[in-house]
Amino acid sequence: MQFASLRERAEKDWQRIRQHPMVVAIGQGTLERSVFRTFIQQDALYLQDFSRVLARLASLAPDIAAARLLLAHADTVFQVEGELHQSAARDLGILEGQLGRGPKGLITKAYGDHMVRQVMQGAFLPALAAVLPCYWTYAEIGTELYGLGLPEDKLLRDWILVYSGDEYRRAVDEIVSLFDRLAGASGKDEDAQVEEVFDWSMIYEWLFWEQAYNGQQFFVN
Ligand SMILES: Cc1ncc(C[n+]2csc(CCO)c2C)c(N)n1
Repeated sequence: MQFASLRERAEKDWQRIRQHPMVVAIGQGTLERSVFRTFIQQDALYLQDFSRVLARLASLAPDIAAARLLLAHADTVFQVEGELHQSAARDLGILEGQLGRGPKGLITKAYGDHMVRQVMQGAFLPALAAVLPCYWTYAEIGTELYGLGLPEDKLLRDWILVYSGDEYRRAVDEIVSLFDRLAGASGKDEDAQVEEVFDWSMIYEWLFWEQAYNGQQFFVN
C-alpha cells in the first residue's frame, strides 16, 4: 500500500471538498465573517484532539524515527495552527481565553472520536491513515487557492499563506513519506482497514466544511 493508491480512491471526495462553497469563498475572499468564526472555533476544538492523537500515534510507532517525527508534529500543531488561530480569533472578535472553548459541534466530535478510536485500538497504520486527509487536503486547498491569487481580506489571505507555504508542504511530505515507508509491506487485511479509516476521514473533512458553512444545528455539549 502506498499513499498514491489512497489518493486515487479519494478522487470523488476530494472533488467535492475543493468545490465546496466555503473553500471557494475563502479563495475569492467573499466568505462571511460569522462562518469563518464558527470554523475557527470548531477547528480550535478539533486541534486539541488532533494533537493528542499524534502524540499517542507516536507511542504506537514501530521505530524511533517515526516516533520522533510524530511527537514533533504533535507539538507543531499548536505552533503553526495555534498562531494562525490566535490572530484570526483577534480579528474575529473571539475574546481572549474563549478560543477552543464552548460547544463542540457534532461533526467536530465525531471526527475527533473517529481519530481517537483508531489510536486507542492500537494498530499503527490505520491510525496514521486517519490523520492523512487532514494534512493532505489542506495542502491541496492551500496550493490551489494560492494559485488563483490571494484575496484582499487579510484573514483569508493569511489562512491561504499558511497552507500553501513551504513549511506546511514539508510537514505534509514528511507524513506521507512516513506512511509510504511503513505501509510498504502491509497485508491485504490491513490495507482494507487503512482504506476504510482513510475514507471516513475524507468524509469528515467534507462534513467539517459543511458544518461551518451551514451553521451548526447540533451541539453535543
Ligand atoms: C478540520 C481540519 N482538518 C485539517 C486541518 C489542517 N490541520 C490541522 S492539524 C494539522 C497538522 C499540522 O499542523 C493540519 C494540517 C484543520 N486545521 N482542520
